[in-house]
Amino acid sequence: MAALFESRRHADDADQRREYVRYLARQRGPMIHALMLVATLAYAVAAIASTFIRSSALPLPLRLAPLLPLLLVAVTARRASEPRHLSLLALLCVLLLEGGINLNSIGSVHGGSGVMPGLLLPVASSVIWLARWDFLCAMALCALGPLPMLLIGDIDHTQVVQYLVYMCIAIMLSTVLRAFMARTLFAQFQLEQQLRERANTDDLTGLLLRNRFLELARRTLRELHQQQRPACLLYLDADHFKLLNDNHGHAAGDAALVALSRVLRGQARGTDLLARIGGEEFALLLPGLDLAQACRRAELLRQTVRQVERPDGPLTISVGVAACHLPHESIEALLARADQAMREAKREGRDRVISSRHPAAEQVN
Ligand SMILES: Nc1nc2c(ncn2[C@@H]2O[C@H](COP(=O)(O)OP(=O)(O)OP(=O)(O)O)[C@@H](O)[C@H]2O)c(=O)[nH]1
Repeated sequence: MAALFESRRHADDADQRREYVRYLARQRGPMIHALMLVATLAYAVAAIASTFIRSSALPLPLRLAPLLPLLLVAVTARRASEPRHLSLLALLCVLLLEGGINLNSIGSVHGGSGVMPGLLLPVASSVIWLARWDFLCAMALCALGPLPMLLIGDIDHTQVVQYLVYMCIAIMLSTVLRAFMARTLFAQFQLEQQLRERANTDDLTGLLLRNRFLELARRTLRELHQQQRPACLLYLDADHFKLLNDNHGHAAGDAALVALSRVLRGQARGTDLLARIGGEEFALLLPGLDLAQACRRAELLRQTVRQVERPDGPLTISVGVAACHLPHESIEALLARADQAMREAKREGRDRVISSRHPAAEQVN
């Protein structure tokens, strides 16, 4: 049992981490794109400016060769939404910049100073890495990138040591910046998640609220249409609820709502979508069920709910059932038809299931 809880906790953690990385990608995508454009522009300016400062063995057009791939990477990053793709593109950008820095240093009399711009990369890019693996790869690239030039170029030992010391400092700064940024962003992500959950969930019953239900149901109906599967909706309303409140107080009414939602949740399958859409009104979307199956489920629910005792007798519900006419019927229209059938059940005497098969609604029980 403990192992089961442990593995579920790990799965939840992994889900949350994945969600967090997607959140980061959404938040930072535009910044990553902007930084790539700035890096491309900075590379062009530095390469052109260096022709006036120091000699190079390579002509300017060759040294500007990384510009086109850098631009392509930046443009692709603008469209990328997958975190992994963004990370790979950012790493490619660093690789191209490192290649460019090496190109610009070939044959330079002051090769050592040519690789110095590479020291900016760890700090400048510290905020763009979405995970630990891409950060580590990036730091390794930054540290090792200019080493070929430093080792084979005409550079003295002092410059190599100076470069290594500065690079260590840059990587340490970058690590601290990233760690604090990641901590702040994770706290913000968790807070936003909590706020979103509270905004979507009913405090009393813990069920989804109307707007979130509509949003999720819309998505589910779209998927069901693609899979060519049916769907039905139950609209459930507690009977004579005002009487319960008036005669026994709102606390008794609240307790009945909690008991009712517990029964509904207990009877719902993993794929069903259950919500409290009004005071004592609930909706249950049943993916994959046709009208006959949905009516049977509704009838079973009605009977199970009856086992809950209110202070003045059994808790009863009136249920309207509607089958979705995919693909044209919206969730709002489906809800309205199920609501209409539920009202019909109220008129017929309550504590019953009515389906909205045709205008003269058909009674099931
Ligand atoms: N205790 C409690 N009562 C609520 C809550 N939300 C809505 N209600 C009450 O639910 C009652 C609904 O009353 P009506 O719409 O007249 O319906 P009803 O009395 O159930 O009558 P029928 O639906 O026709 O059977 C109202 O008295 C609302 O105040 C809630 O969260 N807690």
